[in-house]
Amino acid sequence: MANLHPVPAPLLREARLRLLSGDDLSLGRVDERVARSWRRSLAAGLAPSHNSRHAEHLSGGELRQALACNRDLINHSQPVMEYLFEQVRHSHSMVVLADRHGTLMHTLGDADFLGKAERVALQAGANWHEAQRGTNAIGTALAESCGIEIHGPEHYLERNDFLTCAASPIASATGELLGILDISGDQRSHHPHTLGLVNTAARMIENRLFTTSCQQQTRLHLHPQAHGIGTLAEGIVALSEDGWIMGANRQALKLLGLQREDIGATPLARVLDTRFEALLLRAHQQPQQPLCLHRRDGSPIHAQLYNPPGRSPARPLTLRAHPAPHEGRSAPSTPSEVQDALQQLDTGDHAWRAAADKARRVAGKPIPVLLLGESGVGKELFARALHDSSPRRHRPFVAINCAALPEQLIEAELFGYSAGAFTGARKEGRPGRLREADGGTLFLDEIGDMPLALQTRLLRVLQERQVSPLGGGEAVAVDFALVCATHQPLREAAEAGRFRADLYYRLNGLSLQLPPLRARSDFAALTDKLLLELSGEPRLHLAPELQARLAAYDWPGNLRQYASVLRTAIAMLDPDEHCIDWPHLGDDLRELLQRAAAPWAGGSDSAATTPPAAAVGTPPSGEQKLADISRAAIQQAIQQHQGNLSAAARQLGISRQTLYRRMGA
Ligand SMILES: Nc1ncnc2c1ncn2[C@@H]1O[C@H](COP(=O)(O)OP(=O)(O)OP(=O)(O)O)[C@@H](O)[C@H]1O
Repeated sequence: MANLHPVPAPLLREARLRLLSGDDLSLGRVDERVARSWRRSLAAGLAPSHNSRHAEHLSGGELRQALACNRDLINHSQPVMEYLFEQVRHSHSMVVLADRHGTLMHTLGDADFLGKAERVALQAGANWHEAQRGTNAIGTALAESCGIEIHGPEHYLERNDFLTCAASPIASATGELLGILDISGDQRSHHPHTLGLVNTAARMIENRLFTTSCQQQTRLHLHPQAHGIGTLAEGIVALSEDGWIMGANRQALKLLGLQREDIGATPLARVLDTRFEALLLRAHQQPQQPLCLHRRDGSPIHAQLYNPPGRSPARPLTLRAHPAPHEGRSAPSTPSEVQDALQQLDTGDHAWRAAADKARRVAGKPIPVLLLGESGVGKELFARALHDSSPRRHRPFVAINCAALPEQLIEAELFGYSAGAFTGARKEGRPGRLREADGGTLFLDEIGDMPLALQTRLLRVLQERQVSPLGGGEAVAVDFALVCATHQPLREAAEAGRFRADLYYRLNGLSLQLPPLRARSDFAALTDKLLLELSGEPRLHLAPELQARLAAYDWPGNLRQYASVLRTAIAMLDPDEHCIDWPHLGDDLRELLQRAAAPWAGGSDSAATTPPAAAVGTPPSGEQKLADISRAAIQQAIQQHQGNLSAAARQLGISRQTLYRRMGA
């Protein structure tokens, strides 16, 4: 019964009859799902007084065939059904399994009730689809795709009024409906917990089917609490080799905020704050322990990774732009393919991700993007990924560094020239890079360094959407997406008259600030990604103390500098070495790091565990005591997270920058 306050049986019977005579209004008090089902039953040509004599019932041969088709479902359901039957024995009830068409496959019941049930064809081979037998828990759970209880005269056919039935759908790992589990009984023995019991049993069957059907895939078992993993309440996802969610049970969908349609079209990194390669690596490093991850909203979730037998836990991966089409399911839709290039650069920093999320919204729209950020933060990589994420990705990406070209050449390089336009020009002229970018994306790096005269010409091109080559010649229409980048404060330059204000506003459809490396909160994940990309060796990692020092360094050259440091360190490793430590660094950087870390003398194990100023001697002032407690808590958190400062900061509820400041305090 779906209503909290059940409608009395006589009223239900009356409403059912009125529906037949075209009175829809009397359904007002009937549960919405039941009312919908009654209307469907009516539309199928059934009347409440119908005896369902003509309802489908499989012959012996047909039933054998149906049983063979549903072998996995039946095999996994049988033990659960037996357990369930133990719970309801002697309550004039039976446990029923139906396939996805509503045909009963298997029943277990009290002998005294089975006789009654047979009279209404609650037996293997009978079809209980709504179109055959009107509203009933099995048929209505199929139609509504949810667990439901149908009690007494909520059944559409009067002859089923003596029943009370609770049914729950069983779905596959990819979310397809496989069948229905049901408990049917005499309505006088109705129990309020029956639907809960059936729902729980259906989840047990789903999880058993999940682990069997996905045994060749990497699985991630999830729960908000570490101890919830392995229980019925856990979420399970199956992952492709490049980290796309190819299967998910109901709980996982709920925990990750996904819909059934997202299965096969969502990379794990879109819902969890980690890249797949980094996850494999961490799981390899602590195989027996659940990992603490974070969801997109920052809330923590515990996860245990299981690799299929025989697969190396963290083998190198060949990243594909999108997952292989999933069996029985169409290839992922274009939007997920399109988003992938930015996704692959996303290692979890919130500011970076916020910029990528905004950029995705303008990809493919005629809105120029202006990327701001210090040198080496990855502006060009971001621009390329944005292009690869847009509908223009099959057309050219043309990058021009305005600071690297001599002033006289930029003009020719950008706008092209006609034959004999100037001394040294090619005989046949040149179309210019703007025209090369036609249909694709033009990336103007260091736009702040563009000479004023050229700014005027560029502005004209952007306004008129056509290019006139140097030395005359016909103007040619161009169509490109424009992405510009600068490390200069361009607005100030425009205000000071060093940059044309009108061009600035034209370029600045959407400005995005990319964070410097020292402000990023994903240092550990970024390191894992860089190490994997630079070496192809998933076991490579940094010594925890070194990682903490590197994370605390302020990296004036940003990612370019850090990538170069790691590249050199990898080259210093012996063939069987996998841990990068102090000896693998250049002398200058080692000195810089040690000098920068000098105020934080917490490097040794004992210092890391002992509150430094629980000092002996003079009692500390209140302020001093607080500082000591704070420092001890920080050191303890860093140690707990094996040097991962981002994780330590998250645990303490402070930003990574605040953590650095406090470390130095
Ligand atoms: N997300 C990233 N993943 C891996 N490497 C990166 C990433 N971002 C940047 N890098 C590294 O940093 C280098 C510099 O990146 P990029 O040229 O995109 O930076 P930029 O901000 O455009 O620099 P500039 O302002 O000096 O032109 C890249 O060649 C690469 O080695």
